[in-house]
Amino acid sequence: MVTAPVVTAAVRIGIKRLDPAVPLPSYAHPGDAGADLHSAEEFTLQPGERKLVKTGLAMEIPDGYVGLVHPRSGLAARHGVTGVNSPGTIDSGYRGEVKLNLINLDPDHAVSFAVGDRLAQLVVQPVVRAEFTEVDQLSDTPRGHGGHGSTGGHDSLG
Ligand SMILES: O=c1ccn([C@H]2C[C@H](O)[C@@H](COP(=O)(O)OP(=O)(O)OP(=O)(O)O)O2)c(=O)[nH]1
Ligand SMILES: [Mg+2]
Repeated sequence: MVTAPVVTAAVRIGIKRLDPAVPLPSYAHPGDAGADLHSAEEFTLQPGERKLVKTGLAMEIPDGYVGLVHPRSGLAARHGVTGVNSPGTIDSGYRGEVKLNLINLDPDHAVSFAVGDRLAQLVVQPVVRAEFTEVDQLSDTPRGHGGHGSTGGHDSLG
């Protein structure tokens, strides 16, 4: 049986434009998880260089949600440019300018950007607040203390 897709209502996020030259975040296609964030600066990243880049935007993410700043795969694949602190966390209470902590991982080539270039994407998600409670004992599980490759993997590395 074919069922109609569930359409989730959009979460309203107020945006304050600090720079009129920069567009609001926008989804390139219906169904995209990330809304593109644009550069408010013209700049060049030398090989290995990183920079905190202005987006020209401040925003009001509703309580109970978070904005996660993800890299764009095209920039990473074509130029080796990605986020240093990926994904960046935009807290709901943050009212400052959203900035992008970018790095050029290409060992040989510099890359230049213009105002308005799409540099990263904002994924908005609900968040659950934890109540951290100290206990004497943790429950047993099949995984137990196994981690950091305990299930194997990387066959070529043995
Ligand atoms: O890529 C990012 C990551 C963070 N922020 C802003 C929004 C976020 O709410 C705030 C704090 O981020 P985070 O908690 O990751 O940084 P911190 O080093 O823990 O700083 P703080 O002590 O201010 O929490 O900085 C950005 O603009 N871009
Ligand atoms: Mg913090």
